[in-house]
Amino acid sequence: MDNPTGLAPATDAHLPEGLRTPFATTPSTKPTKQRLRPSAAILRPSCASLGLDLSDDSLAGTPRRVAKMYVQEWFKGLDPRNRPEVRMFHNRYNYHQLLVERDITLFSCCEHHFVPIIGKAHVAYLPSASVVGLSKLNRVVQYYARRPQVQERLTRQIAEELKQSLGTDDVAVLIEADHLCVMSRGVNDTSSSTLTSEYGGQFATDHALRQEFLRQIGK
Ligand SMILES: Nc1nc2c(ncn2[C@@H]2O[C@H](COP(=O)(O)OP(=O)(O)OP(=O)(O)O)[C@@H](O)[C@H]2O)c(=O)[nH]1
Ligand SMILES: [Zn+2]
Repeated sequence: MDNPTGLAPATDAHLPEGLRTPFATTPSTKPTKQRLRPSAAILRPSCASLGLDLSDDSLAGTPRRVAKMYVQEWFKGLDPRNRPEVRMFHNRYNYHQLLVERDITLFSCCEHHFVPIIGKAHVAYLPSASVVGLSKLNRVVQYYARRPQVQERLTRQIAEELKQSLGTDDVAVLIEADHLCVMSRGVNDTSSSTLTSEYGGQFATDHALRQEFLRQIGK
């Protein structure tokens, strides 16, 4: 469908089409207060249809609280203005071995059920002329996690962003996560978890390098 003002070009234009989060509208530039109003307005009848009394002092603020949580926290990665700037430093110390940042806290949200995905991301790369500021790896993970997601897309979006920002294909991403939609409803399985990975450049071709990455993250 023709979508000349679609959010995707603004938000995920740097990603290959299949990796873009499916957007239908442009990101709102209105102040947060005004952006909360329509979301809260939708949540109010949903609560009411469950038979809840929205005049109760505990429940009265719930639609607005949930709207605020979506816009300002859970889905802040839908706003391209929150895309982190990945700062690089000259690799004057000539560090060219594997760099692994493991156990990065990951909070995301299942796009099928709007319940949390909770887990850890492990990322690695082989530095060349530049090295990345470590916290930027966490920020990239957070930016893509804070959207409605499926784990496969999340994994590949992070890998693609790192490849572009770090200027190398030698990037590995592994995510292990628990899906509340599997744990708390449906099949109600609290013991299974989901692992996804993406290996670029030398990680795709060099078995020993991949094994070293897996060893360093305890796999
Ligand atoms: N591939 C993939 N599937 C996911 C992810 N998160 C949730 N799902 C699955 O998405 C599917 C949605 O299937 P549906 O049959 O439409 O939904 P449902 O009736 O609620 O499915 P059940 O969970 O089996 O009750 C479910 O099988 C979920 O487990 C994810 O990150 N990746
Ligand atoms: Zn789900």
